[in-house]
Amino acid sequence: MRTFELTYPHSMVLNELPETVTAIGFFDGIHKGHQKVIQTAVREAKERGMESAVITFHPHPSVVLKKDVQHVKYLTPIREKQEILQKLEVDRLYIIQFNQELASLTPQVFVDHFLKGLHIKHMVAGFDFSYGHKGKGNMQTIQEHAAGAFTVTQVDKVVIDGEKVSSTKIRNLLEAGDMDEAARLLGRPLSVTGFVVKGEQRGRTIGYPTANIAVSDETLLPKVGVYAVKVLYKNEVYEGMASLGFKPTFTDQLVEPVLEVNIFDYNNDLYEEELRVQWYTFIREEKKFSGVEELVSEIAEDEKKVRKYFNS
Ligand SMILES: Cc1cc2nc3c(=O)[nH]c(=O)nc-3n(C[C@H](O)[C@H](O)[C@H](O)COP(=O)(O)O)c2cc1C
Ligand SMILES: Nc1ncnc2c1ncn2[C@@H]1O[C@H](COP(=O)(O)OP(=O)(O)O)[C@@H](O)[C@H]1O
Repeated sequence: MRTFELTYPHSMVLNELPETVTAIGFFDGIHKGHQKVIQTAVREAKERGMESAVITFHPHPSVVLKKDVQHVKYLTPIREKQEILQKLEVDRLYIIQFNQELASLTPQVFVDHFLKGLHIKHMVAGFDFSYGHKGKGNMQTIQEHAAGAFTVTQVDKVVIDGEKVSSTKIRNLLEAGDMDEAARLLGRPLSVTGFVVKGEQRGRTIGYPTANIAVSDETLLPKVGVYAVKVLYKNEVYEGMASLGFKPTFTDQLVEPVLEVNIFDYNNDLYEEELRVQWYTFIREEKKFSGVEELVSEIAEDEKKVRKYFNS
């Protein structure tokens, strides 16, 4: 998959671009609903013998449109998005920079510049996709704005257990620590990636070394607590337990929660290595223990629970 970052106006030359079938949307999380849109485009592209593409936006429109939002955290920061789209066999990814200027384009200019202008022959989007100034363009107006330059497929909402699959729903599940349900809606466990950094070197002294993972501040994390996780490292998958929290037993100085993983049946240096953590299930809330011994015996219990979870 090739990635292209575009601003308005872009300088792509129409007759140098392949004709594509393109899925368009913000697609945070690339959940089951998003997957249906993207897979529809990929399938259609194969049938037509064209390249498939995804158009997405960065940053999230709320950063630009709402005065109080400085920063948004994502279920899938750009890199995760790229990896998932690659696996879905998307050929081209166009990332359009979302800024004031983009937000003020009329629907017609948006369509002309970014859809016709990128050589799209068929567009696929969800039923609630909107575009152009104040989101005035939508799936009812798109044919008219396309004016025959491309055709359109509208994908209906995906419903699981009677509820619409949405990024908002998944965000709420993370906030509640419900990673099992989040995984059902995502079609895969949520994962985060980061490099191992030094902590206080205390873990090894209490029998539970923990790789402290520096996660980008764009990554949305679940609620604080202890979780069963899998760790992907150099193409191997390990089971383990994660602590996401403030380590109240030892300090009251942390302003952001720290992500640490104890990898089962593993003993090696991991500093500066890149790990991916897949969240499986919530085990318990973080606690402030009266001492190291109490903490360690609780962690031993956590280990039993996590091992049992993965063995059943
Ligand atoms: C499974 C697990 C559960 C944990 N639970 C708690 C907890 O409830 N409260 C707490 O203060 N720290 C908890 N911790 C974090 C430990 O305090 C931390 O791993 C230890 O102090 C080592 O820190 P270091 O990596 O900076 O050396 C937990 C760690 C693990 C691996
Ligand atoms: N099973 C394991 N799980 C996690 N880290 C391990 C494991 N075995 C060895 N390590 C190494 O030990 C380090 C964690 O030890 P710890 O004493 O907790 O130090 P720190 O406070 O720097 O995280 C990890 O970063 C990694 O390099």
